[in-house]
Amino acid sequence: MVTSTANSVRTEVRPAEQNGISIGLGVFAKTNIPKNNDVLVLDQAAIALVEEKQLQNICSGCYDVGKGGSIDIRRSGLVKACVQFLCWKNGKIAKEVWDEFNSLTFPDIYEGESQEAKDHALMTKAVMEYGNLKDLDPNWTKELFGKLNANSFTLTSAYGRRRGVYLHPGAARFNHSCDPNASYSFDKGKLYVRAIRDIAKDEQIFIPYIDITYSVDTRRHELKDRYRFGCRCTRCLHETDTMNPEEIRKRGKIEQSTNSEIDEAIKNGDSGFTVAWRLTNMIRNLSEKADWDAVNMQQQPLAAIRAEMMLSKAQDELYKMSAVDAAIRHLRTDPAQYADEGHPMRREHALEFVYHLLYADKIMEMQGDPKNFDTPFDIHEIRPLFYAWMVLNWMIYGNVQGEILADTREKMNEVVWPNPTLKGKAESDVAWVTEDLCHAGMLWENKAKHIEVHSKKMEEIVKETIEQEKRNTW
Ligand SMILES: C[S@@+](CC[C@H](N)C(=O)[O-])C[C@H]1O[C@@H](n2cnc3c(N)ncnc32)[C@H](O)[C@@H]1O
Repeated sequence: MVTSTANSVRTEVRPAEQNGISIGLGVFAKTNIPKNNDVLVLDQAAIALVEEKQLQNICSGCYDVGKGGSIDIRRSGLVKACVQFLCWKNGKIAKEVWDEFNSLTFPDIYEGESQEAKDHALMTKAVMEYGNLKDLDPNWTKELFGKLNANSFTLTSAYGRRRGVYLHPGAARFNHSCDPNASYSFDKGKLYVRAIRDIAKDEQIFIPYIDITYSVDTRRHELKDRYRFGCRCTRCLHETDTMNPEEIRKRGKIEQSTNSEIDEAIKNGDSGFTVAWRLTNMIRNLSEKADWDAVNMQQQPLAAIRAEMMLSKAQDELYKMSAVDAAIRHLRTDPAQYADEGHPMRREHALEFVYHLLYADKIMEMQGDPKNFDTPFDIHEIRPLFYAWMVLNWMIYGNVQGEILADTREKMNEVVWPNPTLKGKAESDVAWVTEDLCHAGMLWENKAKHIEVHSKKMEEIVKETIEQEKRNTW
C-alpha cells in the first residue's frame, strides 16, 4: 500500500475546515480505518535535509546511519551550499510529487519586508556569491524556504533531538490537531501514518506537528513560531475556554523557560555527567519554586528534562543510570501521557528502555569497569536483562507472562508496530534475550517469582529516584 501522494485507496485530499474555519486542504478517510491500521505509507520524499553536523552519521535519504547520500537535483548548488544536503530519492522525483510540491502554499510572512523574507534574500545572495550561481532566481529560493518552513516535518533522533527536516508534498496535506487521530513515524525513507483511533469514512485525519504533551500556551506558541498559524483544534479551543487564563500563562512560562534552560545546559559540550547534574539541579529548583502540581514526573517540563538526562547519561555510557530515567518514563510519564497501551510513542519509548537495559546488563557483566559503582540497580540487585525481557513481553503480549519462543513469534504477527524496523528489532531481541535467560536458569521455574521481585524493585527505584532528585541527593 505504498504510495507517493495522499490521494490513495484509503485517503483523499479535499478542502477542510476546523471548528467552523477553513484551513485550506486536508486529508480525509475514504473508508472506515480501524485503529492501528495504516492510513498511508508514503515514499518519494521530495526534500530531506539533515543538518551539517549530522552528515557524517546519518544519510538524509534514508535517515540511516553511516551510508552517505547522493546529490542530484536541479539547482543543486543552491541547496547544497545553503542547507548543506539534499537527496532526491534515486536521484529523481515522480512527476505527481513534483506537481504537488509546486502547489503547496506558504504564509504571507515570507513575502515582502518580513524578517524571514530579508533573511532569505541575504542567504540567496550569499549562495550566489559563494556557489558561483549567477542565474539563481531569488523568488525560487524564497518559495523553497517558505514551503519548507510551513510544510516540513522535523526529523529527530530517537531521543527527540533535531536532526533536520523532511518534506513530502503528500504528507504536507495532513492538518494538525493537539488531539490527533493518527500518528506518524519514519522508517528507511518511508513515512508511515497510522490510525491511533478508529477513523470513520469522511472523517478528517489529523496528525500532531509538535510534542502535544505540553500545555496549551506552549503548544500554541510553538505552532505560531514554527508553522505560523493559530491552532483551531478542539483541544486548544476547549482548554482556552475552560481553563483559568492566569494558570495557562504560568504553566506556559515555566515550560518555555525550562526548555531554554535545557538548551543552555546541553549546549557547551560538557560531559554527559555534568549535563545530567545540571538537569537534576533544574528539577530541584523547579520543585522548590513551582507552587503548582506540575512538579511530578508525568508532566512537562519534567518529561523533557527526563529525556535529556537519559541521553546525557547514555552519552557517558552510564547506562545503569540512564536506564533508571527510561524506567521513570516507561512507568510514570508515558502511561499518564498516552493512556492507550498500544500507543506508538509508548512502544518506541519502551524499545529505547530495552536498549538502555541491555547496555546496563553488559556493563554489569564487565568486571572492574569503573562505571560499575553503586547505582540503584546494584543496590537493589536488579538484573537488567531480565527486566528487558519483561518490557519486551509487555510490548508483545501486553503483559509479562510470555511463554515460549514459538508463541512469541506467533503473537508478534498480531501486534501492530509503528513501523517495520521497530517490529524487527523487538522480534530479534526477544528471541536472544529469552534464550540467554533460559541458559542462565532464570526462565522458567522461578519466572513468576523473578517477575514479582523485579517489578517491586523497579517500583522502589523509581520512587526513590524521584524523591532524591527533588531533594537533589543524587
Ligand atoms: C502542512 S499545511 C497542512 C495542509 C494545508 N491545510 C494545505 O491546504 O495545504 C499547514 C497549514 O495548514 C493549516 N492548519 C493545519 N492545522 C491547523 C490547525 N490545527 N488550525 C489552524 N490551521 C491549521 C495552517 O494554515 C498551516 O499553515
